[in-house]
Amino acid sequence: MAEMAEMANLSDERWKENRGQQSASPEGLARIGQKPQTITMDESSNPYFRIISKDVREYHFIVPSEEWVELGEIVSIHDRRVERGATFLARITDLRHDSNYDGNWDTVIRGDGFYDSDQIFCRVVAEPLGCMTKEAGGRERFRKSRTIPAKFSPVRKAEKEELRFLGEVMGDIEVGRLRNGSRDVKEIPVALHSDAMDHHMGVFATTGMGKSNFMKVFAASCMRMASSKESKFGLLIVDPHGEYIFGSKGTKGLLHLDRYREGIVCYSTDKRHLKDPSVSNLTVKRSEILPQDIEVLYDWTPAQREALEAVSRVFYGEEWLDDLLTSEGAAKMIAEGFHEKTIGRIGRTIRTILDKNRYISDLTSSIPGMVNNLLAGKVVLVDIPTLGERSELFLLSLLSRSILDRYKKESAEGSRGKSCLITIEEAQRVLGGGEGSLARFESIAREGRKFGVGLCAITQQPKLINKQLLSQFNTFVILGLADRNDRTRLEESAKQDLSTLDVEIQTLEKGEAIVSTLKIPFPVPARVHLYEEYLERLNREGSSGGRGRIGGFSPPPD
Ligand SMILES: Nc1ncnc2c1ncn2[C@@H]1O[C@H](COP(=O)(O)OP(=O)(O)OP(=O)(O)O)[C@@H](O)[C@H]1O
Repeated sequence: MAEMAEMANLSDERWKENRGQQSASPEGLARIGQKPQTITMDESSNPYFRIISKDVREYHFIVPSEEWVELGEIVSIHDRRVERGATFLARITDLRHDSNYDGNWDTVIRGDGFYDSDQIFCRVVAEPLGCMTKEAGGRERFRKSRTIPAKFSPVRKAEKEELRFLGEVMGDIEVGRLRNGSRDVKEIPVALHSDAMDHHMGVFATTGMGKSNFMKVFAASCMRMASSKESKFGLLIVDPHGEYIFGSKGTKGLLHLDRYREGIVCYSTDKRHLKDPSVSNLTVKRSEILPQDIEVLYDWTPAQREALEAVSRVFYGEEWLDDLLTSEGAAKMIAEGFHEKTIGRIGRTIRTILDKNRYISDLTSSIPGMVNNLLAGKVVLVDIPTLGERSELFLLSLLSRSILDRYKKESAEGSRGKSCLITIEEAQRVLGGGEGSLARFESIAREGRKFGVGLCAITQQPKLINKQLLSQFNTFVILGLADRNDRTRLEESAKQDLSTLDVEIQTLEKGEAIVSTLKIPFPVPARVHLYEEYLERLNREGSSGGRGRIGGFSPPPD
């Protein structure tokens, strides 16, 4: 105890006794005939909130134990070498109890006063984000830092003025606001870049953390851009839960965004939803289905797969589906050397598909109109609450193939319209890699970008997504993820370093996100807008010209 008190006193003495403003080496001072001096402790100078270590990758400073500091908070560090005019930004990645005492002093009972409160503190670990410097002409520039702030440079919680530059690097699709720890920086929106969208995007979250809410906010921003003809890509959402169109369980849907309804076209299999004039009946022509659309759907045996591959050789033209189901058709296949049982199984599967997917018709198809709307940069919502999972995957796969074919064709002709983004819910089902039967989505992940087709993969389990595929994704929107393996998979695949954010991602609350995308210099903490609030704001926006259409007439999509 005596030792500790002495240590504390020694420490106090060091601050109290000497009144100099600068420290200098004893040798240096001896040479000029002065006594050594150390920095003075006064009102404006104390050990707290000053950079004390450690290196270019990690800054440390201490704060009083009572100070409320949070993971994820952004701090600014004003370099004392003022001629440089540099302000460093860093994000808090860890907090630890620390003290000036040695040994197990904090677990040894020695009466009431066994420690001095000014000898214990919290050590804050922060990850450097970059450095703001003044360029010639007074312009400020943010860049990755190649140096460390001077020792004892003062640290403070970053103010909105210091973060304002982030507003300038944000994109055009607003999804939320900047978050500094738990505090929102209301003035600085977080917005993704349209240009990055054909480079694939992933939305990752444990169930209930706000994936659907995020997608509605994202789609609403896309509708807004499309309404003013400013959108740079079309967005396809195939919704098997029927929650995006009019919301569910007290939430609102995309068609409640009256102000920007022009930016969306909807196709549905649900009669109730078809009552709305801007919702069309979903149809797909039989002739649009190719043997490979059937092929991607089931775990076929090698013999069955071979038979399916032969179909387009044996039957010419668009009538193959009907032809194969006739007894003459079956005989043709058997004559090609395929077993009767194999052909029987394929026939039964096709009948099941036709039976379960009642939107398949002889006459009309929504697909050409859908692709036109995507090329025009609109949001295309395919609402299929009445279909089962296999039918959903069949339709999604069929649509994706049709989209990719058309985009390839138009790219080759040099006449392609806007890029598009295909949303895949529960993406781990189709992006698992390996010998999976849904290689179609994997090929879009690998080569879609060349033709302007991107994927928006939504999943609760990124650990099940193939690592190589995930590394093709340039935009990550990470909401709370409880599972360590999920976080590790993202850290391994992200274009920006997420390893220091592990604890923060684990502690994210509903609607809180980390957004990592190429055009924003570091992974940005965000609070995603609550859709219902964002909706209200957008509906109020601008002139009242576009309003009042509730229940009124909107021309149906083509
Ligand atoms: N940005 C947000 N701000 C405030 N609350 C939010 C936000 N996002 C989501 N929530 C709340 O969390 C609830 C669940 O959100 P949501 O349905 O989007 O989660 P989810 O991840 O899609 O869930 P599931 O996996 O079950 O589909 C919402 O009803 C809402 O109350």
